[in-house]
Amino acid sequence: MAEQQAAQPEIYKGLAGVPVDYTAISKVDPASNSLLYRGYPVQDLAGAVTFEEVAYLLWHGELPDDEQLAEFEQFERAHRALDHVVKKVIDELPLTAHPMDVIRTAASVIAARDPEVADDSADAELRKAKRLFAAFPAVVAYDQRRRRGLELVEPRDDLGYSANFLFMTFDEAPELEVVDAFDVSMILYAEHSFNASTFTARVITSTLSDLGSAVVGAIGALKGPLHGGANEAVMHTFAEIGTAEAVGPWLDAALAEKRKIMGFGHRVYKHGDSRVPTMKLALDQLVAHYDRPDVLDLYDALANEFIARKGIYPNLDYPSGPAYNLIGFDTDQFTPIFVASRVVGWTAHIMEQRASNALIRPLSVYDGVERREVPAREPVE
Ligand SMILES: CC(=O)SCCNC(=O)CCNC(=O)[C@H](O)C(C)(C)COP(=O)(O)OP(=O)(O)OC[C@H]1O[C@@H](n2cnc3c(N)ncnc32)[C@H](O)[C@@H]1OP(=O)(O)O
Ligand SMILES: O=C([O-])CC(=O)C(=O)O
Repeated sequence: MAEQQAAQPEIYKGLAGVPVDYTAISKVDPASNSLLYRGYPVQDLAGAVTFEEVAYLLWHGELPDDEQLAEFEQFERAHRALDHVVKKVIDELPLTAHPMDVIRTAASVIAARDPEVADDSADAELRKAKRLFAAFPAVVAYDQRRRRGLELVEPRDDLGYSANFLFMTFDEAPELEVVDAFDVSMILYAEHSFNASTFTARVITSTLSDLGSAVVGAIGALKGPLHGGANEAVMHTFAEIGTAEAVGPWLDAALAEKRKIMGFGHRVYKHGDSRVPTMKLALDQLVAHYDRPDVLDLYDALANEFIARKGIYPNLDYPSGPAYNLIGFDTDQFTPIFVASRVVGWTAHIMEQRASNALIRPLSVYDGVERREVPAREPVE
């Protein structure tokens, strides 16, 4: 009789809508479409402070004063060069390996070669986080260059983080407008509460594993097209559609095939991603700088048409994909750029998890075959 059967626990598929812990790092508020980093609205930080200052804020809880910033900048600039072993490992990886595989492997090597690898004190973990932060731009820049048959470019310590990132990639002093737009993208990508990759990092940390392992796992989670991989997928969509005029028929076919349109939709924001307006301004700046109004026409046509038909809004990956394309990055380097930024959020969460740890181990409800007997076998002669 139904009443006598034990009540089935409710399943929260994908943990949708389930709060699993507190965090003081960022507040995602879907009701007001807003995102706060340690209390500051992210759109107010973008353009007002540098990515380095935002990184410091996310790790330390406060913006740096002049002395703290100078000390951090000095540390970051001293750890920018590509380690020779990391370079050797990258050189051994086939070009068929996705750049996310390359940065995941590089992260593992960097972490294992960290001078404080055996020290898991909070201070050492923070320095490891800062060394990964400093090292990732060289990995992305070198990987893009080697795929184009170009030599490594050594970092310049007279440039800020974003200007140096672009310099190491393109071997020319970047223009201020481009640096500013890129810096804004790095600020916007840095942190977003318990997204899939950050949660992955927290799960790994919850077993008291090390920071390097948690970052490597997080990179794996970010790679998927439902998460960070969507910024690359947006460019593939743009290439498939071609021009603004082709959006209508393309969308008819895509929706008939029940395809997901990458760069749209979000688990938490259902009425638009808080970061999109700020990133769209940066994209506008790049479109004007490179004189590419066609990019904006296609961007607007697809966004307007998809919102009108499905009521699903763009997420941050939608404007950042074409922005990175205009700057000159190869499409498959877009998600590694996201890694270079999000390593800040991941490591802030790793340290927060450690400081107030509980092993993350949810329950499952078994729905396989009922208990049964192992079949008897004839004894083997
Ligand atoms: C930085 C970031 O990681 S932001 C996210 C980047 N990811 C993408 O852009 C990938 C495309 N988007 C998606 O796949 C989803 O919107 C996700 C994974 C981001 C969020 O997914 P969920 O919260 O699980 O929403 P869910 O997938 O249940 O969507 C609800 C409905 O909207 C539809 N939907 C959501 N996003 C899209 C989309 N981009 N294209 C087409 N349909 C969509 C779903 O098919 C579903 O329809 P149904 O109710 O008829 O089945
Ligand atoms: O929050 C999420 O689920 C995905 C996202 O936008 C991010 O990680 O920046």
